[in-house]
Amino acid sequence: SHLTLLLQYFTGPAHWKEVFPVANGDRQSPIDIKTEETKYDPSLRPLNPNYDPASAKIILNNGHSTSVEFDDTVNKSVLTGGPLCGTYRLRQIHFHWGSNDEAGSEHAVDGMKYAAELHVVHWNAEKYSSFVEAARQSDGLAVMAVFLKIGECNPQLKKITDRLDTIRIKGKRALFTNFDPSCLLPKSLDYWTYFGSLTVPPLLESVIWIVLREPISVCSEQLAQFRSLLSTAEDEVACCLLRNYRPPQPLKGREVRRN
Ligand SMILES: Cc1cc(C)cc(S(N)(=O)=O)c1
Ligand SMILES: [Zn+2]
Repeated sequence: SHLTLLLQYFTGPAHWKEVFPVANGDRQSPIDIKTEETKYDPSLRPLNPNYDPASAKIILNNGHSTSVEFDDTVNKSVLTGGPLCGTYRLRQIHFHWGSNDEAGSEHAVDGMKYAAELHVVHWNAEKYSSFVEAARQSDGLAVMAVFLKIGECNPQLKKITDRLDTIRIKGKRALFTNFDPSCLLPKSLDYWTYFGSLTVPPLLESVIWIVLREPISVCSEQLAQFRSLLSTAEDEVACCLLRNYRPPQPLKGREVRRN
């Protein structure tokens, strides 16, 4: 309907500032990482992801992306080390992609965008009592970003893309367990890190970003499966989720460190 089309038009990133003024804030994400301007920091420690496959619970289509949700009621799957102080608990993973293989990642490296980007979302369970409370704190969330580069089909990613046909419609969810997201990480855990925000509304400035420097592979057919997800619910006119990445935001003097 016209209203649906109008809403879809006004829900794009360019209009978010009208509803969420923080969209013009000082620590918005994603950013374009200019590698020559990153600063080596010897105090940065190795990343230490420690996930239990039993924490995985469901896979769902929330209309903006597909995510795998984990049991974050106990410290069973956590991320420590890197730039982090304390223990961050795994909450969910999700993806961002574009309408073609030439763009789709949210972060860029020297102006270059990858075909897609995986986000592994954690919250500071040592200092805060819930994800929602942590999401309002400057050190509340830690998101590890992994670039997906067009190449060989990724057998680990296949565990997710093979299930997308069961959650095509917005709001659909399915059981999804016995999955350790470490299987989606590259060999090297070298990273860049900076202080940023959620890249989707409410764009809260509570994320310590940890962007892995080495990409993992994905093939065109797997990306096409992501694009065949619907952003619409059962009773709406079907519309494919062709792209869901926010463009890079102003750095505003922030430093990007590397280990
Ligand atoms: C939908 C969504 C939820 C959460 C917690 C985080 C993000 S992001 N893209 O900032 O990592 C997206
Ligand atoms: Zn994301």
